[in-house]
Amino acid sequence: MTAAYVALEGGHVIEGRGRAPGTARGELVFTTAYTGYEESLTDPSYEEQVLTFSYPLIGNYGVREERFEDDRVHPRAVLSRELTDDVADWLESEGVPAMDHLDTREVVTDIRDEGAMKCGIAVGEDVTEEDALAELEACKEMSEHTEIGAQVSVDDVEVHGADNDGATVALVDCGAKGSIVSSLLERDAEVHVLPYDAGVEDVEAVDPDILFVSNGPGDPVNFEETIELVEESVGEVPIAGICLGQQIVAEALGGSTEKMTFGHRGVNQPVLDLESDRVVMTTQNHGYAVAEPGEHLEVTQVNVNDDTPEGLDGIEHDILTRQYHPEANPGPEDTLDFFDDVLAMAGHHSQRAVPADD
Ligand SMILES: NC(=O)CC[C@H](N)C(=O)O
Repeated sequence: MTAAYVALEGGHVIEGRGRAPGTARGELVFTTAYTGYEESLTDPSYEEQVLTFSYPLIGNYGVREERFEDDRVHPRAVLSRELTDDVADWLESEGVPAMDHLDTREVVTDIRDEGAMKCGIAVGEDVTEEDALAELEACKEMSEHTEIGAQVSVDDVEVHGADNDGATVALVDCGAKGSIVSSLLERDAEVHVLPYDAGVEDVEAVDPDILFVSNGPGDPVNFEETIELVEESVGEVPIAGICLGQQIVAEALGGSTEKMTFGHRGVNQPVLDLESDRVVMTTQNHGYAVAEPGEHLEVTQVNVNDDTPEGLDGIEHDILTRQYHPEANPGPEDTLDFFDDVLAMAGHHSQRAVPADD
C-alpha cells in the first residue's frame, strides 16, 4: 500500500491509502454530491482547492470525457472514502494526488467546525507525515491567489456557434464550465469567449446582446479587471452572471462579498424564489457569498438553509445573476430556464437593438 497523509491546518495529520502519487496543497473543501464526480473534478472553480467527496464511493459509473467541464482536472488533490481504479488511474494520469480509505466523516466534521482550511497532501512509496506538513506550511490562503483568473481563463478570444441565428453573447471566462457555453449554444446563441481581463473595447468589438460573467475560482475581489468591466458596462448592455459572475456583478455595483465558513458544494441545495414562492433544487460550488447586493440590485432568490442570496435582478438595468449553477451538470435541471430568461434580455437596450438604418 502506498503511504498517504493529509495535514490539516492546526497540524492534525490523517493517514489514508495512496491512490495517485504526488504532493499538493490547497484549500480543503468538501462536496456532498453523490453523482457528478467527472463534472466536479473538471470544474475550474475548484482550482487551488483540495476536494473531499463526502459520498463514500466515487467512480462507480466510470470516467467519460463527454462529461468533462474542461480539458483538465482542477482540484490540486482528491480525498475519498473509496475511489475506483478508473478514477484513481485518471487522476494519476493527470498528475493529481489522490488518497482514499479515509474517514471522510472526520474530515467533513473538521471542515464544518473549523471552516474551509489550508491543507497539505503527500502520497507515494516513501512519503512521510513531514512531507504533508511541509506542503501545509507552504499553503497560501485562497484570497492570496491574486492571479487565479489567469490560471483558468482563455488567453485569446474563442468563438462558438458562429452560424447561430440567436443572440450574440460575450462570455467573460473567469474559469467557465463548458456546459455554460453549451447551454447558450443549445439556445442558438453565438458565444464569444473573452479572457477574464477583457476591457470595454474588447466587448465593443463583439457588440454583444448580452455580457455574461462566468463562474470561476477564488476570491471575487481578485478579479479587478472583470469588476471594472462590469462597472463600465452597466446600462450599456444587459448583464448576466453565474456564481463568481454574480459575486463580481455585486462588487461592481457597489455591493460586497464575504467568505462563508465552509460554503455550499453539492447537488441538492434548496433555493427559494421570493416572487413565485417556489423552491428549486440546485447544483452549487462556492465558498464566498454576496453580503450586500449593491444599490441597483434586488435579491430575488435565497438559499433555504442559510438565507444567503442566490439570485439578483437589476432594478434600473437589465441584470440577472445566479449564485448556483443553472446549467446543472450533473443536475438537477430545475433551473435551466435561467438561460432563456437571460437571452430574453437581448435587444432590451435600444442603442444596440435598433439597426443604424432604422
Ligand atoms: N463556482 C464558482 O463560480 C465559485 C465562485 C467563488 N470562487 C466562490 O468560491 O465562491
